[in-house]
Amino acid sequence: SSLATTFLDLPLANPLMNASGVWCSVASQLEALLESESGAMVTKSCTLDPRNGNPEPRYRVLDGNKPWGSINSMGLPNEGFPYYLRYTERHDYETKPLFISISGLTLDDNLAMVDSLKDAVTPAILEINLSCPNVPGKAQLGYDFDAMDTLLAEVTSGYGQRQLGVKLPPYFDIAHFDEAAAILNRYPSVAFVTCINSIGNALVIDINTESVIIKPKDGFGGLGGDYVLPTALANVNAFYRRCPEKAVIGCGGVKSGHEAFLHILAGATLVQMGTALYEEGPGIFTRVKAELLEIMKQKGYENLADFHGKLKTL
Ligand SMILES: CC(C)(C)CCc1c(C(=O)O)[nH]c(=O)[nH]c1=O
Repeated sequence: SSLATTFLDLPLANPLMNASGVWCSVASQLEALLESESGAMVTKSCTLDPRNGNPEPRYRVLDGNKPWGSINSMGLPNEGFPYYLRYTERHDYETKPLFISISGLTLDDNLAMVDSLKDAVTPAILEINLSCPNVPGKAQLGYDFDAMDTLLAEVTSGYGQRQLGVKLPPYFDIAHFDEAAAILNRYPSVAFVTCINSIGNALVIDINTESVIIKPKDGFGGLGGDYVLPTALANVNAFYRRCPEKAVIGCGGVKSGHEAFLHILAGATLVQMGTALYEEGPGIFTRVKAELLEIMKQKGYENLADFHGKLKTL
């Protein structure tokens, strides 16, 4: 069996990569991802200027009893767009594809970053984070369909119809899957969607301290890990069914070959890991690769195409 695949006509040794935001904020982390057995890698969503992000504790792993996961309210800490643009210029694309994630604080900031990238000669793949903040008091872009439409219209024309993708927040209503997909399908140059970002504004409470466990936003933060797997699978499959011309990247609740297999069965071409990578480090790619291969062998699948998107219904 083989894990080899292609994405936007680029060859990948395997479908596994990091989720934006995890192990990808500074050069040392990016170099560790390059050295790892991931098939691809993505940078931390960046803003035009560097940001320190929120006060700590801003990330906590939810260990102890089952199920397992994380909560975060990092606040977009990053080195600023020029840092990641420079990294795209020195990345070794023969080793593996690189995605660059942007999350501008304003539409103009997003357009400025897109404008710099459009002339870039590197094959870095742009993933726009639609959980990026909108006008304060309004819902995030991914939940403000008019603003999302406007952003995509401006960005796709600004990017000269070059292929790009979007990182989507989770949706929980069929009408929202329909509406979001209808907008995305109007932009053929949006070649992929990454589902899902963390489930927003969860609240974890510690019974011993009778307190929240992260400092920012009164403890409200994005949820990752086991808790989000069924929602992640639903979003992957919903957009796989609705956007036949686009590729879907699965993200959410992947910590072993088992969940990676489920995401691919649901329609994911590539699979990202966040929480599990944060806790285990880049060695996780070696483990999950072996686990996925073993599952494929047990089931008699030669390659990913043998089961990609082949989820059965009853
Ligand atoms: C939530 C935002 C800060 C607006 C975007 C960056 C981001 C963060 C973050 O930097 O807090 N955490 C996530 O789990 N997903 C994200 O997309």
